[in-house]
Amino acid sequence: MSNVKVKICGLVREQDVMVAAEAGADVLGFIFARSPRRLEPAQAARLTERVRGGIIRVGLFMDQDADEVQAILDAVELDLLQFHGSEPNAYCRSFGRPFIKAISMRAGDPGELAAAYPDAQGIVLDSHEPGGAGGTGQTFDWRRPVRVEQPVWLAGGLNPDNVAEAVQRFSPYAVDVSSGVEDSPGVKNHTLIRTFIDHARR
Ligand SMILES: O=C(O)c1ccccc1NCC(=O)[C@H](O)[C@H](O)COP(=O)(O)O
Repeated sequence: MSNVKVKICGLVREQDVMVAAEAGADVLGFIFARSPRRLEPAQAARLTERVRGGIIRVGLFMDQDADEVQAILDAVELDLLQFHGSEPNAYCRSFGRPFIKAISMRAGDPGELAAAYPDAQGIVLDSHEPGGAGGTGQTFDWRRPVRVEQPVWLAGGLNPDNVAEAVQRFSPYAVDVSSGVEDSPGVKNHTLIRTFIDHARR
């Protein structure tokens, strides 16, 4: 059994939140960036209240005004922030909350990119184009060497069929999935969620 953490990202429906929690997800992701999975703060507040205690609730932002992020933090219970754009370390830490930072595996050397975020609790390795959104469902080239100091959150195109291999290759701190457990953007498939978590830990 692996003790890898599992993050299910892009949750918008209460039934999906509850199934992910019951199936043993460690981290749930709520998107406030421009996305088909974007939540309004009031909707997110209702969802995050349903899973208090134990589970980490992450708010995902991408190149947004600090005032907008702060207003969401004032309205929604969030335990961790995820920044998905070109936000510098100083901006990410300015909210006084723990954060993780996504870097694009298409943007350059991951070790160098990650070194610019000394305050990040983790680095999300994702497949998006630099400057583009996430949730692509695409894997990056897993043969690329990855030397990152912070705990690695592996993302990008993971699904129940490839997650066990990904865990074996990278020994990540966490695996992060969105479209690989969906029927359509924002509509999670409960069987895929359960199978993903089972296969990640096997
Ligand atoms: O998912 C989105 O729509 C999105 C939009 C803007 C910024 C980030 C976004 N998603 C990030 C993620 O959900 C995670 O990185 C994800 O686990 C990777 O996505 P996927 O390849 O679909 O599993």
